[in-house]
Amino acid sequence: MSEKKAVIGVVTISDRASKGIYEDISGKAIIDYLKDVIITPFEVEYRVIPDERDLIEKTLIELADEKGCSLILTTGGTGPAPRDVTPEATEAVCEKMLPGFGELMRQVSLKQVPTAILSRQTAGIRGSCLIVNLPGKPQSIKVCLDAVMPAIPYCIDLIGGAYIDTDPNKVKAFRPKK
Ligand SMILES: Nc1ncnc2c1ncn2[C@@H]1O[C@H](COP(=O)(O)OP(=O)(O)OP(=O)(O)O)[C@@H](O)[C@H]1O
Ligand SMILES: Nc1nc2c(c(=O)[nH]1)N[C@H]1C(S)=C(S)[C@@H](COP(=O)(O)O)O[C@H]1N2
Repeated sequence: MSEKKAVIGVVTISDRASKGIYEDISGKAIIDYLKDVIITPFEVEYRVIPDERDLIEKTLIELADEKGCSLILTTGGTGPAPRDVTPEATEAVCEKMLPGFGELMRQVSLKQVPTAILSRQTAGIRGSCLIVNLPGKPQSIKVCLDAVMPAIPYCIDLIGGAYIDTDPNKVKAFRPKK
């Protein structure tokens, strides 16, 4: 078990939020969610950037390799529009993809909106960092995180990241018995 304090990246990918045209509600919803459910010490590295593939890749690499993030949660840029390139940038910087994350998040999101299938959100591993894409809509954050969070601490254990635990009354982190 790793003793290091977790660093978690939160990256909002939105042309308009990055220009200040609207407030970044989704990134803040992710940070509030993390503060609510994670009971082990962690710090957040927060970025708000436009839908530019090179910049997304650079930001993910900086957060994973230089800031030592064990987890990066992105929001936005997962849809079918021409400027939606978050999944491509994620795949480009990851060594391994974990398609089950996107499959599960789309499944739970379908209970909220029929357009859930328009999100190409995915997840992957870069070194000892797990990167997970969330849609841009503020209302998607909790439904998606509630679905995948139980598997995230064990995934981070497996890739050698920091130890993370959750409040079992809010999210029960599942670690299979050895
Ligand atoms: N980070 C955010 N904070 C608050 N609202 C958001 C955020 N991201 C998206 N939204 C809301 O969801 C809607 C659809 O989001 P989407 O990501 O498709 O935006 P977009 O059309 O790609 O434009 P942009 O990249 O400028 O956010 C937006 O119009 C906005 O109302
Ligand atoms: N839970 C949830 N998932 C959702 C949505 C939502 O409102 N709630 N919006 C969908 C819509 S309308 C789109 S276009 C895609 C992609 O959104 P993005 O480009 O902002 O990432 O996410 C989808 N997934």
